[in-house]
Amino acid sequence: MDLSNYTPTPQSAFPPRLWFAQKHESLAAQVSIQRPVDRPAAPCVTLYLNEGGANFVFKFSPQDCQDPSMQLQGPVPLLRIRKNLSHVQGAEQQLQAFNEHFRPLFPPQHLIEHELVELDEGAVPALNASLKRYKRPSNRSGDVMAEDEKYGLLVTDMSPLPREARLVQLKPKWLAQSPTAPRDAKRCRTCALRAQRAARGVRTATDAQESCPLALVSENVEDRRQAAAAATQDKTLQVYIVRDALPLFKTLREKQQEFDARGVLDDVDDAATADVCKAMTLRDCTLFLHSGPLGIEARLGDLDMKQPEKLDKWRSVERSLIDEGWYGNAEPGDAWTEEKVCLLSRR
Ligand SMILES: O=P(O)(O)O[C@@H]1[C@@H](OP(=O)(O)O)[C@H](OP(=O)(O)O)[C@H](O)[C@H](OP(=O)(O)O)[C@H]1OP(=O)(O)O
Ligand SMILES: Nc1ncnc2c1ncn2[C@@H]1O[C@H](COP(=O)(O)OP(=O)(O)OP(=O)(O)O)[C@@H](O)[C@H]1O
Repeated sequence: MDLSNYTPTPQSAFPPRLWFAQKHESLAAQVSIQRPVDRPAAPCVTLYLNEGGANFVFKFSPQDCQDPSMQLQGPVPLLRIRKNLSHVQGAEQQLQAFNEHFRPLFPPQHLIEHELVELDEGAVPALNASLKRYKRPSNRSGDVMAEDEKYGLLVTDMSPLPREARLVQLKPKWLAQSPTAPRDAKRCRTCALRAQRAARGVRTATDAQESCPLALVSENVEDRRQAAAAATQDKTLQVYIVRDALPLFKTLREKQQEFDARGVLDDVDDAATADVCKAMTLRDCTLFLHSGPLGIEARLGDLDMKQPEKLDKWRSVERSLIDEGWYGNAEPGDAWTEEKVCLLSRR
């Protein structure tokens, strides 16, 4: 198809077609509504893939084109753009914190790759306009991107190919007990919080897995098998979680402990707070897993640095888990249920 006379469609067009210019020598990657004049760029239909509490994720679908200067090279990344919410950091800060604190901790093949991309005027308004056409989570349907957002991030696309098993997303959560939990605890931090929330009728996606994170790193293979079965029905991925992902989970556990050896109950100085933020980020990241033509790919993502403003929340969660007896499975009588999931109650 000859697209050399391609002209952009108006902002209201659905789905929006944008020009994606990959990083090229000294030029940063760029997404624009007009075809760039200084570099090759591919016209791409840009589709909403999903969103979380902090970011939107879009998928580029390159348009068939014979002109080599209008084709993309290599795997096509996803486009991640922050929501216009005050607590969400900009792409430049997200990337800087990721490069400085998290990239050095893990082998590159186990990380979602991140690269800055410039967003030209017009690109975000077109994407915002397109959001109206999608079915979105009702609690997030008011969220949008800032129309003048200058940067986004390009991230490794972990979506499965058509006819492949579904993408598995697993939050490993707290792989070691909280440093300030009682010594004779019957629940780990993740299981204690799940039990507390259940008593209030609240159930997050992680809670719904009904799995104990300690089992993922247990020396007992049967514990790891149960944890893997709670994460996915895919047998190949289960084997991967039980055996191959173990070193990655162990590194994650080691770093969670290293950055937060004392817990959050005592007053901590700025340096210790910064480390707690790193530990909490590593306790809330996501492992993306899928089996593709080259085997299983497993990459950690969602390593967005937590902010010190959350320290009071973490402190009050810890206080209540201790004081109300959730760690000891000694919660108030009317809320009491026998803990059966946590590894600490099974040993
Ligand atoms: O409090 P937790 O351990 O349940 O973790 C929260 C997550 O809950 P979940 O993993 O689903 O149980 C929670 O995930 P969901 O929004 O429930 O998907 C968030 O990731 C939250 O972090 P933030 O407030 O968005 O920075 C997470 O909060 P923090 O890790 O910052 O405490
Ligand atoms: N690299 C990826 N490959 C495939 N799908 C992805 C990728 N990154 C994100 N997604 C999809 O987009 C969703 C939202 O992305 P993401 O978790 O980055 O948003 P967030 O706002 O940072 O999340 P949170 O609510 O945890 O802060 C994910 O749950 C996942 O379904």
